[in-house]
Amino acid sequence: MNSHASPAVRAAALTVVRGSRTVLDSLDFTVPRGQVTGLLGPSGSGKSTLIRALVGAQAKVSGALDVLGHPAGDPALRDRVGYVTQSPSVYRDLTVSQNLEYFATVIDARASRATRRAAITKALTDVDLTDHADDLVSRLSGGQSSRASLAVALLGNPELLVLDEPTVGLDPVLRRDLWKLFHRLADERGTTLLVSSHVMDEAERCDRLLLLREGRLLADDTPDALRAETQTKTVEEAFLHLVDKAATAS
Ligand SMILES: Nc1ncnc2c1ncn2[C@@H]1O[C@H](COP(=O)(O)OP(=O)(O)OP(=O)(O)O)[C@@H](O)[C@H]1O
Repeated sequence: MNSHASPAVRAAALTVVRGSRTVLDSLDFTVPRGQVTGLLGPSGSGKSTLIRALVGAQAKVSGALDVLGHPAGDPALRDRVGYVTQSPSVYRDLTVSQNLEYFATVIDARASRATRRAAITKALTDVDLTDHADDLVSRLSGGQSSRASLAVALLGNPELLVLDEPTVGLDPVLRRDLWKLFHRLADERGTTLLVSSHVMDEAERCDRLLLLREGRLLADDTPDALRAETQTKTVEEAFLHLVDKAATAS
């Protein structure tokens, strides 16, 4: 990781209005390159909205939001940012391999068949779905379908991978394996990952954290620094401490 590189994401006074509500309220933060940053917050705190803004899929965004040196949603980012939505985004009536074949063609129609096959084999290995390559997605478990979506996002070897609650509904072993994969991608390929979750124990697995509550940023720090600053033992306790502190201040 090059710690001197400009951040992968830079937000200044980022605000999003949905309906009549201000769902993200003047957020300032950066996401460093080559690390796993967790976007943590309770249900409804604005995580998906922030992710949608990052990938250019959210209306009524104001303030500045730069991604890999371009305004969020810029066409130049299309091949550089991988996005995995909360619900699996693969075709249920195709096999895992057929999905990957299809998306590999969409990503680069001019690539040779051998190049595409190599990318597909690597993505299947990354998410540990090689044994299910020929299964129809409709026959996969929830966790396997999520991993199939992740494999699609990995195909283009994105510089920034944005994952919206990728571990929801997974058993503890699969969750642990996915977090290992996230760190491997960051350490070995220098990929920047932004991973949202509402499960606070997952926060402990991140290099850095953005703690969100009711559209406001409560903290932007490492888990160690957060625990030290709040004199707590877990990030969950730190989060609660910060919630109480914010309530007292307002
Ligand atoms: N289409 C919409 N119109 C108006 N408000 C909306 C709309 N979609 C979401 N919201 C509101 O925006 C807020 C943030 O929603 P968001 O989906 O970003 O939260 P989240 O942290 O991702 O939640 P979860 O963990 O449950 O997915 C919520 O209060 C929600 O009610």
